[in-house]
Amino acid sequence: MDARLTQFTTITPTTASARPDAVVRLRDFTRSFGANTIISGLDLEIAAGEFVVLLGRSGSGKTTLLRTLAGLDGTEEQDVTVPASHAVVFQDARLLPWKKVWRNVALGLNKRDARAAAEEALQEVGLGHRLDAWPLTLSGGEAQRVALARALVREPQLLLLDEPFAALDALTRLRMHELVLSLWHRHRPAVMMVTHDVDEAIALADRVILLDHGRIVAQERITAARGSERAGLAAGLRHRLLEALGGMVVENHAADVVALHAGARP
Ligand SMILES: Nc1ncnc2c1ncn2[C@@H]1O[C@H](COP(=O)(O)OP(=O)(O)OP(=O)(O)O)[C@@H](O)[C@H]1O
Repeated sequence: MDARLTQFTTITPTTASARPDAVVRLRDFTRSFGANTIISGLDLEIAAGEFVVLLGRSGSGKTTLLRTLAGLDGTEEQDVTVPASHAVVFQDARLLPWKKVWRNVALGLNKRDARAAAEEALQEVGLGHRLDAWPLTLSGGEAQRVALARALVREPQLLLLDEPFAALDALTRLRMHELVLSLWHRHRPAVMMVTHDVDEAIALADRVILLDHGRIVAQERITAARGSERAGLAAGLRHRLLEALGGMVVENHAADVVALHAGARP
């Protein structure tokens, strides 16, 4: 592949401009639990069909943000726009074990042809042969395929993925990346995916957002071909993201050590 096709652009959070095609828009968004402010003054836009990956160390507020976009968390009286049609895939597939696979996918579909729609979605994720299986007989990767089918059968404008492949082995994870990309190309929802995996972010994203203490501290836009070549050419970006993530850890670790020493002093 021609290396010139791959470009990474660092966007400073303050210079990110308003997008007329945004389907998600948060302005000065804040979320607290009691006295604990998790997200503060966050501005975010996601364009129609854009694939955004959210990276950040544990506790930085990624899931809180995703839950906000899913309408599962408090957005009362705040400037938050999200599309009415959205779907979430979590790390655990959250299938109902007492319903067959196709019924899990068809759940809540208000259609006479719900079974046909579920069948089509399951075929898309390579599980057309497991329509009548019980969820407990599926592997982790198969269960996540069903969760993806259940999300996509609703043709959401926004697909939210919360570490959907974290529990899968490396090879299955790579296959899931291919599947997600092919589904995304076909259906073109805006995607926001949370992950801890820098390589996964680079493999999938149009834009990587780095969150720390509920603030966007870095963004990288990727204009590139997809597939393994992209990851191979991404060494510089990988380094920058790891450095940013590592920097946060070192910074906070140093603060913890100082606090510990301060506490230990007489
Ligand atoms: N319902 C809640 N009540 C109180 N505190 C909460 C609640 N949900 C999240 N938090 C706190 O908010 C902070 C951010 O949590 P969040 O789950 O968003 O982080 P995260 O970046 O997704 O972490 P991880 O990568 O470990 O999943 C944490 O300190 C967490 O304890």
